Amino acid sequence: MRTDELAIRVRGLRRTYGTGAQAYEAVRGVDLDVPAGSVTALLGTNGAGKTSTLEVIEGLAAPSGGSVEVLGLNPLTDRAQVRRRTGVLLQRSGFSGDLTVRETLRLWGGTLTAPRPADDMIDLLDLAHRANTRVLSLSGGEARRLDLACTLMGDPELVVLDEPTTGLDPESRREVWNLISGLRDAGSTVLVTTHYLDEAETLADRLEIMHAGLIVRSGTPAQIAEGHPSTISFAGSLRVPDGLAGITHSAHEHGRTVLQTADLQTALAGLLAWAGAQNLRLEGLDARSPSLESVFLAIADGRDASPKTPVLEGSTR
Ligand SMILES: Nc1ncnc2c1ncn2[C@@H]1O[C@H](COP(=O)(O)OP(=O)(O)OP(=O)(O)O)[C@@H](O)[C@H]1O
Repeated sequence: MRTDELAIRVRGLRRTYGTGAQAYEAVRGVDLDVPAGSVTALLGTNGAGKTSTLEVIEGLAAPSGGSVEVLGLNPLTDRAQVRRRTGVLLQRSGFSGDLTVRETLRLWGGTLTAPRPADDMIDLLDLAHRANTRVLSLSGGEARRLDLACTLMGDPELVVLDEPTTGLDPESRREVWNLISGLRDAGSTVLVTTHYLDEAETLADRLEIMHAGLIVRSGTPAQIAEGHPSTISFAGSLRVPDGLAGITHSAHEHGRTVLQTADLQTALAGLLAWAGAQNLRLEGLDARSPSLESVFLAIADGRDASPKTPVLEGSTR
């Protein structure tokens, strides 16, 4: 597959639960492109509709409206073909607690056309010391790594991961990140949902942010953060002169002074000169470029939640 192709193409997707007066539209017209060979992160506030969208992409549910193409196929009607080329990690797995890690992988491998050997997957996911342990005795992180081992066992060209690192400790999270980057480097396409913004920022080529059933932002992490203010903060409550060096907003939060600016370098230089002239020491000084977190919080609390024209660079939409 050429990298300028789309591995997933969603248009006008709708998904309604229930009927009549009880009907609830969880997905309200989603357009989503996942370029082949990319890592795309689908982010969203709680209940935004991420899982409802993924389930249609995974061929597990029919859309109420709109269309979904996965690897150029219909995930529902061409399910057998799509499944052969796709690895899916659901939010919750349903393996038997009685089987060991190795038995689970062998059993799962039996459902795949060309599985990698169970022991290769055990090594890849760092489960060798648990290979003969029953699934019910695994820690949450080990169980998640076993789920991932099953997802990747068929060497899929498209991988769909629903919250792969939820419940993992920081070290295991980093290992999963490395694994996901490795998949992209090997030419696979990854669509991942996550609640960790740092994860999305680090891993993803493209972000799609959902809110209330719609995609409200699309683009690279830098494109999405662009135009949002940078932040400078330090310990204590100081009154910084109004308008100093392009500082547009000043507040005191949790024992710190928090300043915002559109031009971080100028504001920081001006602030340091001002503090130096008065012999003030700014303890715990911290300066940050616009972050995904500030964009996300603005969407989540409704300050900036309306859909913006998506950034379509590199897209064939
Ligand atoms: N089977 C169902 N019946 C009725 N409503 C449902 C059903 N499944 C999900 N919903 C509702 O649809 C909305 C979207 O849910 P969904 O699980 O897709 O969101 P999400 O973005 O994955 O959320 P989270 O991040 O919390 O997992 C929520 O309001 C949820 O309560």
